[in-house]
Amino acid sequence: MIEFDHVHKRYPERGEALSDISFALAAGEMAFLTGHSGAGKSTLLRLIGLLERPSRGRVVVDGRDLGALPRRQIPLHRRQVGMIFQDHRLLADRSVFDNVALPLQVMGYGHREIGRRVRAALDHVGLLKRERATPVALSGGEQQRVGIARAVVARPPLLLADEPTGNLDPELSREIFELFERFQYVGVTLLIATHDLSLVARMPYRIMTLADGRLVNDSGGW
Ligand SMILES: Nc1ncnc2c1ncn2[C@@H]1O[C@H](COP(=O)(O)OP(=O)(O)OP(=O)(O)O)[C@@H](O)[C@H]1O
Repeated sequence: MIEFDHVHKRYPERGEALSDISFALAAGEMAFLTGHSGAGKSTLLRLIGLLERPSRGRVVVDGRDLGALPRRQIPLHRRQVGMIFQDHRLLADRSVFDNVALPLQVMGYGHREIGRRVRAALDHVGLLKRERATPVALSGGEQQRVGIARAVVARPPLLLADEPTGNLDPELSREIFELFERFQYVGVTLLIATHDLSLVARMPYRIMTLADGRLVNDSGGW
């Protein structure tokens, strides 16, 4: 599902944020990406979502060589990659329903189909009863689950999460990771950047570690 082939990312004002990264992630696999602050985790995820482009090397996602992707196909690529952020980036003045519906509205889905899919996504994350609430009325863990529902509502085959539990206590973090596991059971590929080493070390998944922009460790899971 994801292939990095000798990928470098250089920011003019900073130098190399990623150096010579090569790895492959199979379809249906779930893996964690760890490393110190500034190690390059977000940059790596942004390359997959085509929010950035590599300075050198090749990134292939679901058979698409992103460097060779025609500009008009970029929106289609982004739709196939669900992204989850630490700060969840919800619209504060819209209801939970509207926040989750947003990607489908952008894609031009009809009213009924949107209703059906949004409720299915909210049901998945256990928030069906809160569809009318605004994000401020929700706890941090619930807000993150709305962010996850929004990321999965268009059923992307690939989910990327950047510090999804950064603001949550261990119990809520565990719930979020269990939710990710359920998506993996139904065939979604997941790559999750996290500092939560104590939690992920207890789970049977591959852990890739970045240090100063290099992939220094890649354990294959249990
Ligand atoms: N748009 C940018 N312009 C210049 N430098 C950047 C940019 N984005 C990231 N960097 C730099 O690249 C390096 C890697 O940053 P990145 O955000 O990928 O690390 P990270 O591992 O996600 O860190 P954190 O855990 O703190 O989010 C850092 O030194 C950062 O300052």
